[in-house]
Amino acid sequence: MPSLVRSNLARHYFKVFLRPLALNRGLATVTDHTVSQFGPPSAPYANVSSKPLPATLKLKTGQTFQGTSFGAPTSVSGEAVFTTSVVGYPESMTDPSYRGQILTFTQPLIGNYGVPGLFKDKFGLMEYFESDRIQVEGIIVNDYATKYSHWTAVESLGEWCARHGVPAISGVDTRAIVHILRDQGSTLARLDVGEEASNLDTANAEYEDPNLRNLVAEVSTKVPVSYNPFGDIKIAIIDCGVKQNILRSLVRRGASVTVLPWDFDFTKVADQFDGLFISNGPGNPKKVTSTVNILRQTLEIYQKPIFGICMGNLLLGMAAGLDVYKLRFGNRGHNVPAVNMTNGMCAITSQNHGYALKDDIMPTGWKKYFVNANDGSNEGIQHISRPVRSVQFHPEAKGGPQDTDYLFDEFLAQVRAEKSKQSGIKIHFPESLQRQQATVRV
Ligand SMILES: NC(=O)CC[C@H](N)C(=O)O
Repeated sequence: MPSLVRSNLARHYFKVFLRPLALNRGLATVTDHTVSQFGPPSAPYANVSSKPLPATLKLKTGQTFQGTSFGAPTSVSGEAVFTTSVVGYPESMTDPSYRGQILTFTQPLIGNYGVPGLFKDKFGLMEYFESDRIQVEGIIVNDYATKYSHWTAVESLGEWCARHGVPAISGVDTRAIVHILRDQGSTLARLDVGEEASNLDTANAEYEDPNLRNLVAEVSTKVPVSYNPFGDIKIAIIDCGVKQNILRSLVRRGASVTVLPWDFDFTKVADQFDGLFISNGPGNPKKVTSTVNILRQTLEIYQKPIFGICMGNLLLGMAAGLDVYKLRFGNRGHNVPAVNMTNGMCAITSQNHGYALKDDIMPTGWKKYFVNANDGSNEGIQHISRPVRSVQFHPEAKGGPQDTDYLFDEFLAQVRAEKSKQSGIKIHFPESLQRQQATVRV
C-alpha cells in the first residue's frame, strides 16, 4: 500500500475512532474547533484551497516584501515585531500579549505540525492555546509547511488563520525583515492581501498604532471568573490578558484562583484572598494607570504575598515608583538568558515584551531580582523584606523552557506559609513522615 494512502487511513482512523473514544473517556472535553467558541468555518476557509493570493508586507519605514497569502484574504495594520522561538506557534499566536502586533517568526519553517483541537483539562482550561482566539493581527513566515502532521492537529495553520480572519504571508525573506526591525526598532506595518498587495506605496498607506489603545481593557475578563474552587489557598489574579498556562500553573499546584478584571478595585476584596497575582498583558503599560493606582494602594494595605509576570512586573514596578521605557525591538522568544541576582544563576527564559522597567535607581525598599544577560534590561524586582516580587519573563513557559517554573512553587509556598502563620496553625509532619525522613537521612 503506498505510504500516502496508509497515512491518510491512519489519520481517518484517529479522527473517526480514537478521538471520540478519548472524548467518551473524559480524556478530552471538546476537540474540534468547528463545535467550539472558535466558531464554524467561514467563507475565507474555503478560499485557502483555491489559488493563493498575493500578499505584501509594508513597513512604515519604507520597505516592502512581496510574498504569498496563506491565511485570511484581509488586510491589517499593527506593530511589526519578531520572535526567535522555534516551536509553539499556536501558543504564541493565542497569547493575549501579542494583541495588535504582526508577528514575524525567525524560525524559517512554520506550520509543519498543524493546529491542535480545543482540548480542555479537568479545570476547564484550554490545553494547547493561551486564550480563546488568535490574538496576533497577522503572521509573517519564510516557508509555510503546506503539509502538516501531529496527533493533536485538526487543521492546518493556514485554515486556522483564515477561519479567524487573520492574514498570513509566506515566501518573504524573514532574515532581512528581522535585521530591519533590530536595526531600526519595531515599527508600524501593514499586511495587504489580494488586490491591495500590488500597491507598494508605503508613504501614503494607513498605519494604526496599537500602543495608543488600552489593549489590556480589550483582552481582560469583563467579570470575575473562578477556577478550582476547592483549592486550599485563594489567589486573586488581576487579569491584564492572562495566559491559560499561568492559570494552569497555579491550579495544578492546588490553588483556587479568581480572575478579576484589570480595573477591579482589589483593595475592596483583599481580605478574601491569601495572595495576589498580576498577569501578563498587551501594549503600553502607561495606558493602564487605573491598575497602577490600585496596586499602589494595595502595597500600602496588603501584607500577603504578591507575584507578577511580564506586564505584572511593569505595573508592580510603576506602583513601586519606577518608570518604564520602550525597548528598541523588544525581547520575544523562548531562549532569552536572565540572571537571578540573589544567587547569580542564569536561566533560559520565555519572553514576549516590548517595554521594560528603568531600574538604574531602585526605589527605597526594593531591589533588582533578575537581569537580562543579553542586553542588561530589567527582568524582575523584589521587595527587600516582604514577599512581593515579579519577573519580566514567563516562568509558565508556554511555549518555552521550564527553568523558572520553580517560581510558582516558591510563590505558593510563601502564600501557604503566610496563611498558616496568620491563622496561627502550626504545620506538623505526621510521625510516620518524620520517621521516613529520618530513614532517608541515615
Ligand atoms: N507579555 C507581556 O505581558 C508584555 C508586557 C507589555 N505589553 C510589553 O510589551 O512590554
